[in-house]
Amino acid sequence: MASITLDKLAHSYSANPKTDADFALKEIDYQWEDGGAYALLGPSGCGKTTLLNIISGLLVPSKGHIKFDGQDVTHLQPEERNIAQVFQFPVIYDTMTVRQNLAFPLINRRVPQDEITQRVNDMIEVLDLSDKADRRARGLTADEKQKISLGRGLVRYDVNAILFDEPLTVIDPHMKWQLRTKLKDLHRQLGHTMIYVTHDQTEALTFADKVVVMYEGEVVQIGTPEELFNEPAHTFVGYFIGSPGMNVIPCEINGKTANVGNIQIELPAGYKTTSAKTELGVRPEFVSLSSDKNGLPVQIDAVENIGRFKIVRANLQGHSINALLKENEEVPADPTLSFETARINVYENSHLVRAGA
Ligand SMILES: Nc1ncnc2c1ncn2[C@@H]1O[C@H](COP(=O)(O)OP(=O)(O)OP(=O)(O)O)[C@@H](O)[C@H]1O
Repeated sequence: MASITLDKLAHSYSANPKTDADFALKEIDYQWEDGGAYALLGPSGCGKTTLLNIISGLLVPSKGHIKFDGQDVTHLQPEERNIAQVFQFPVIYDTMTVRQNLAFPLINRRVPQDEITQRVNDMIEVLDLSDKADRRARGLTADEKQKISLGRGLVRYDVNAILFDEPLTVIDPHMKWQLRTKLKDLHRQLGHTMIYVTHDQTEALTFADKVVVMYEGEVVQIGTPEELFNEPAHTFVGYFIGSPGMNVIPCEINGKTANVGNIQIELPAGYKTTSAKTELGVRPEFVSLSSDKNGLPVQIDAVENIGRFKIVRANLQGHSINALLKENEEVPADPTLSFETARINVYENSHLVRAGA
C-alpha cells in the first residue's frame, strides 16, 4: 500500500496546449492517503480515465509528477508500479478454473505455495464462489467472471494500490449492491489504497471515504459523501450528487439577503460577492411547501411520486425549484415555498462562497 501524490499534475492530448480548454486534466495538486478508498466520479469525458491512466502508468502527464510513498514514478511503466487493476469487463483465463485464475497473479509473483492456497481459499469464500471453485471460468455467468476479475485484483496483498475502472458495469443490478458492499468490507479488512472510477453516484458514495468529483477536466471537489451533500464546493457537485440534485437559482446578493426577481430571501449570514454571476444552492430536502402566507408564492408545475417521496416541481418567479415531500405529505391548495435558511449555499461563478468572504 502507498500514499499517492498528485504533484501539480495536468494533461493535454494536444502537443501544444495553449489555453485551459486544451487540457483533458486541469492542474491537480493533492495527496491521497495510504489505505484510503477514493472514487473518481463525473460524467463521460470529464477526465476520469485520463487521471487513472496517469496513475497506472499508461499515460505520462504533460505536466507535474506522480509519486507513490514520495517516490517519483512518473516515468515508470505500469508493470514497474506494482498496482492491480480491475477493468469494466472480465480479464480472466477461460480455460482455467476459478481457483487457478485467482492463484495466477500470486504464482507470477513467486508467492510460496501454502500462502497461495490460503489466500485463494479466503478470496473464494469472500466472493461466495465456493461451489464453483474448481469449475472452468468458461461456463460461468458474466457476473461470476467479473467476481473472479475483482478477486484477481484483491488477492495480492503487496500492491501499492488497486485501481477499479467502472468494475460493476456488467454486473446484474440486483447483484450490484451486494458487490458494492463486499468491496467496502474488503477495503476495511485489507486496508489497500483503492481508486474506483465511476459515473454512478451511488457506487461512488457507498464505496469511497473520499469522493473526487470531476467536471470538464477539473477536480471540483474532494470530500466525504456528507461534505458533498452539505456543502457542494461547485454548483456542478450540487447538481450531480443527490436525486434530484441541488436547486441552483440565479440571484443578486446584498449582504444577508438574496434578491430573486422582486422577492427577497434571507441568507444564513452576510456574503460579499464581486462578480455578476451569483446563485443560491438549496437541496430539495430543505425546501418546504405550506399554506403559510409569509412563504414565497409559487405555482406547481408537476408532482412525481417516487415511492417514499414526492418530487414537487414549483415555479418561483420563472425559476423551476424541486421540493421533496414525504409520501403522506400533500401539496397545499395555495402553496407557498420556504427554504431552510441554514441550508442555503451561495455561489459566485459556480464556486461556493464562504460567509463574510
Ligand atoms: N487518446 C486521446 N486523444 C485525444 N483526446 C482524448 C484521448 N483520450 C481522451 N481524450 C479526451 O480527453 C477528455 C477526457 O476523456 P476521458 O476518457 O479521460 O474521460 P472520462 O471521464 O474517463 O470519460 P468516460 O467516462 O466516457 O470514459 C475527453 O474530452 C476525451 O475526448
